[in-house]
Amino acid sequence: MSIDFRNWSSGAITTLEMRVIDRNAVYMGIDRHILMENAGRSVATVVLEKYPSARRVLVVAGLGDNGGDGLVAARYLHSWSRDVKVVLLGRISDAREELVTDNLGILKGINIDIIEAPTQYELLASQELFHPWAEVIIDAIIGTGIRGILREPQATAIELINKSSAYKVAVDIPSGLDPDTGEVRDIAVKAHVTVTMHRPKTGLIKEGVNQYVGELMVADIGVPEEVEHVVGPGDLYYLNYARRADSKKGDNGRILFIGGSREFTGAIYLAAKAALRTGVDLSIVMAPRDVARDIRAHDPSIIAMPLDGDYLALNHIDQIMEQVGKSHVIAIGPGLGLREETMKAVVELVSRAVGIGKRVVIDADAIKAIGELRRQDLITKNVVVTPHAGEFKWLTGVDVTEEKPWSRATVVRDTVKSILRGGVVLLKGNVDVITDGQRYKVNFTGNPGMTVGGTGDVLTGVVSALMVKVQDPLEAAAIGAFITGLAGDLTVKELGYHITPVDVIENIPKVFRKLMSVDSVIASSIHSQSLMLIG
Ligand SMILES: NC(=O)C1=CN([C@@H]2O[C@H](COP(=O)(O)OP(=O)(O)OC[C@H]3O[C@@H](n4cnc5c(N)ncnc54)[C@H](O)[C@@H]3O)[C@@H](O)[C@H]2O)[C@H](O)CC1
Ligand SMILES: [K+]
Repeated sequence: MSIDFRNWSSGAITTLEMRVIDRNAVYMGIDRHILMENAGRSVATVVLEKYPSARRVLVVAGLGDNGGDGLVAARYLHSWSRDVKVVLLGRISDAREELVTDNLGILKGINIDIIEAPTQYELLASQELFHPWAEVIIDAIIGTGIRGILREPQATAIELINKSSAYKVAVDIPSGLDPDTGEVRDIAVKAHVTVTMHRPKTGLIKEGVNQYVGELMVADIGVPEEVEHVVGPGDLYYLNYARRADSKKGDNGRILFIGGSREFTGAIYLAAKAALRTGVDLSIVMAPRDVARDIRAHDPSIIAMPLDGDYLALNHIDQIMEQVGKSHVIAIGPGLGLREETMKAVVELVSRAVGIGKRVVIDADAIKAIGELRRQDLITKNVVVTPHAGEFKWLTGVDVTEEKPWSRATVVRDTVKSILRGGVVLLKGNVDVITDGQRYKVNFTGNPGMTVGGTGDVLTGVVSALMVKVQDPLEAAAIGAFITGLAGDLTVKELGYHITPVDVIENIPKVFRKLMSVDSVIASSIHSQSLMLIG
């Protein structure tokens, strides 16, 4: 196996997962020109390996990045003394993608024929290049960017490729095949070999696709495995922002926050407020009477419902369960205190909420209750727990002392795997680890200014809000850690180490606006902190 290609047995991913990895690679400082250069070179390497005696190579290139890969391959094969021609399915002036225009510019400067074929007729005028001229044809028409039914001249180009007796190499995906499902709605290139980038795509290993894919080779394009585990702007691709025009109050998120006690009134409020600022319709707090009264007096945007007495107790359960049934997500813990009866009530509430399929976020004193009463079994697939190191020890008995983020992440993953049943743990720290015992992600945003009390409650609110719209609880927790850390970074940038959790909450909308406006993520190494991203 040459260094460029990977032995792979499984690990196939969807194109969405690939887009997330792609964007986070840029976030970690890997420029997309590097990825395309490596992709194209890998394709050229396969041509030489599979057909070393070939002299005449035809590259059929679309105007997207798949075409860009083909243009890079053309350049390398030209440098390796092959006679290369490029049929471009469009005009050079139509190219929009920066990576494509850059590579077209290079080819225009060297001695390579580029035949512009924006229409079926201009394409047919060059059909003898497909046969009998070409000994090898590189299919760089369409890759993961296929949308809808095949248009011209791509459809005719695919037909000409399939009619040719040349050796066919598909770039990333045989054009015309659905990269996620393996479906061929119209026609697709029947390649001898497919060189796919970074990881196999799910559509390439489906039953019956072999006639199109041929031999599958996975090219290493320079994306280290850590990129799959870092939380970055790419993870926001899992967040569905869309709101239906006919939405009514509550449709876009109704979260129930259970917390507070005679001693602690602020924590549960901060969590509820942070959820509103993250973007839900209703944050409802159920708390002991005085806490509810204070929240109502302080902030009318939060609905605060009183519970008799000064602490959460078992006799509150039926009243709370009425609200649980109406809520998308239940968040429990901040400020509850550790009285015996409160802990029993926590366990009972979590058990019932999980029992009726609700998504639950467990934080702070509720974590201690779960640990103290040995009910880790409640942390199942719809549950996210957000401990700091001390609470993690309550929950698992393990003291995570490993400092280096990547080895710490695998220690935490393995600990969670051995103790919990599929729930998600977000272990807060200067570097957060998010894991379900199988997968893990590492979040680098945030800064020492966030040691101020209350930022953990903010995180609980942000994660709870994201649990409404992000389908995968692990990604909801990961994005929550990322956003909360970015909001903290922005706030420290504005105020220095003088921040309060309310300042962080008020900056959450700015972080979302910034992330949504950053078209091509500014490549910023993790170590130059995420402030670059805020810009
Ligand atoms: N990290 C990576 O995965 C990298 C992947 N690379 C390559 O980039 C492509 C994806 O590029 P993208 O620009 O998103 O789209 P495509 O080029 O695949 O397709 C768009 C191209 O195709 C035309 N098109 C789309 N649908 C149709 C249709 N139904 N009929 C006709 N034509 C269609 C569209 O007009 C565009 O011209 C990926 O596959 C990799 O090859 C990069 O190399 C970098 C890293
Ligand atoms: K292709």
